[in-house]
Amino acid sequence: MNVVWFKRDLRLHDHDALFKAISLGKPCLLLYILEPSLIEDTHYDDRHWRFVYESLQDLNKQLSPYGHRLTVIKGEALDVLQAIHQRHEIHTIFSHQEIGIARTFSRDRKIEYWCKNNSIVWQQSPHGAVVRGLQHRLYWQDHWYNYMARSIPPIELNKLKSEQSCLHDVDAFDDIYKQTNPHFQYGGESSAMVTLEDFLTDRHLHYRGSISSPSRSRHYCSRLSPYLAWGNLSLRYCYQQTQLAFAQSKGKQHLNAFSSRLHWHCHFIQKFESESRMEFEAVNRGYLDFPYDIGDSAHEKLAIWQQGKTGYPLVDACIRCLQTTGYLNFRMRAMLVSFACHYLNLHWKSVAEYLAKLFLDFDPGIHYSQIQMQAGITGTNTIRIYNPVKQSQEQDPEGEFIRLWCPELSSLSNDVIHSPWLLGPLEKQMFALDYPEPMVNADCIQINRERLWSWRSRDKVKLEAKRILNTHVTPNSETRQQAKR
Ligand SMILES: Cc1cc2nc3c(=O)[nH]c(=O)nc-3n(C[C@H](O)[C@H](O)[C@H](O)COP(=O)(O)OP(=O)(O)OC[C@H]3O[C@@H](n4cnc5c(N)ncnc54)[C@H](O)[C@@H]3O)c2cc1C
Repeated sequence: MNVVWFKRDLRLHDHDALFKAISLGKPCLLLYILEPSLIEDTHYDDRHWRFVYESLQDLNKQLSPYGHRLTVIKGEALDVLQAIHQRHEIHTIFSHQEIGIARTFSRDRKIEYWCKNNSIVWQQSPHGAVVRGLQHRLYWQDHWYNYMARSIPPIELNKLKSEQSCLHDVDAFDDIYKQTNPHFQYGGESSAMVTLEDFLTDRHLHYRGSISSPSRSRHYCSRLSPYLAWGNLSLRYCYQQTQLAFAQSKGKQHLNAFSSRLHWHCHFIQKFESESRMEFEAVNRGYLDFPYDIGDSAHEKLAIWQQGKTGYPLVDACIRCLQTTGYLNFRMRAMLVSFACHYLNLHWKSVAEYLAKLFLDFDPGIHYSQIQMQAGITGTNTIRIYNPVKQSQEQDPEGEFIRLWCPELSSLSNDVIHSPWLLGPLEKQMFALDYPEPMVNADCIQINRERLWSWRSRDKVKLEAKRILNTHVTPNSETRQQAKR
């Protein structure tokens, strides 16, 4: 029989692997493998597996009227596939390419090898418009638009001949993943569709003015990221629906801004696909020996940042909000990274792993590319050192977000809520303020700032910056024309 192996593509629409399997008309096992090594991986948290559980429940709900059901098995992928092969003799495995962390990449290499040795065909469909192993961007832009414009083949579940495996593990998911947490977005294709529709009909009208606000973004940004990250929604479907909504919308400028972000989605994942070592080291090799703080003092600083006790209200509110809800808008994510890497001089990798655990939408491709960009170590992007007080005054002027997540500051006036250290000792007593002093002083910040800027003019950094631009940036139209000739 054939197998459709669901990974980060937990949907039924625009599913090339499923489409190909149905087209063959052969008996087919719909499989999800819950891998212990991924559950234990430093990037993941219970929140992710709960989202996956909800997504699988939703798939089963959609499949059941047709008499189909997913087979969910807990085990390492190769072991599970081997066991299925022993009992059912697999002919072809259909799946999507995974643009993932090193752990999933090496697992896929092993499976590829095993398939070859056992004469099993493994057909991997591309991950949207991302091109495997691409080493330059000459034609990528055109490819992106062509791919996004292509019509989506319908999935005809009535033609699917599904099979069950006797290995079906009923209780693959522990109970903790089965308990809904109302603070988090609910997983599944059905929720994704509702969120998309809701955004395109109404919420997008306030999009541009809300992107940078930690409070307003929660309602007026699309909130599609976890659905795109776990594949409840294909980017192509999302893009095409946006194009359709465009004609009717009274907020075309908002949909334009949204569309360009859909483009960035693939751009960043493509970057990671082309240079996945950025999970472990700076994409610009000129920063490989950047002197980040190490040892006990770095551990202590990291722990304070993780606990949301830095003494900077907006930074602390952001971390606490992420811990409870798994979501934060772009600007606040960038500020958290900047604070940790620029103010505290912590290594970007430790920051990346902790945030991956917290982001419900953790997507390795976007995450690692963004972390390095915000940490200022690409040598190609403008260095942005966010001032948390300025951000707080601009993006949360009334202190609404801070009051919600740092209740110990809720009685402070708008003037001082962004910088409570300005209160005199008497006022602190009056408010019974139980909040730490800022964990880093201005001199330290200045030293870190100067070091980061001076590093950028190093020869190695500049040389690497050129290489990065040649690999990851779409050349101008003249260069593209020349290449076509
Ligand atoms: C340090 C850092 C780490 C990040 N890690 C992730 C991650 O792991 N997963 C993730 O999906 N996003 C990540 N982002 C990008 C961005 O913050 C989120 O995609 C966005 O906040 C999600 O909210 P939304 O769906 O409402 O976005 P919207 O503004 O509504 O955008 C729609 C979609 O476009 C894509 N998108 C938006 N902004 C970006 C961007 N700057 N880069 C790439 N794609 C973008 C996302 O898929 C998003 O869902 C990161 C940003 C930073 C600064």
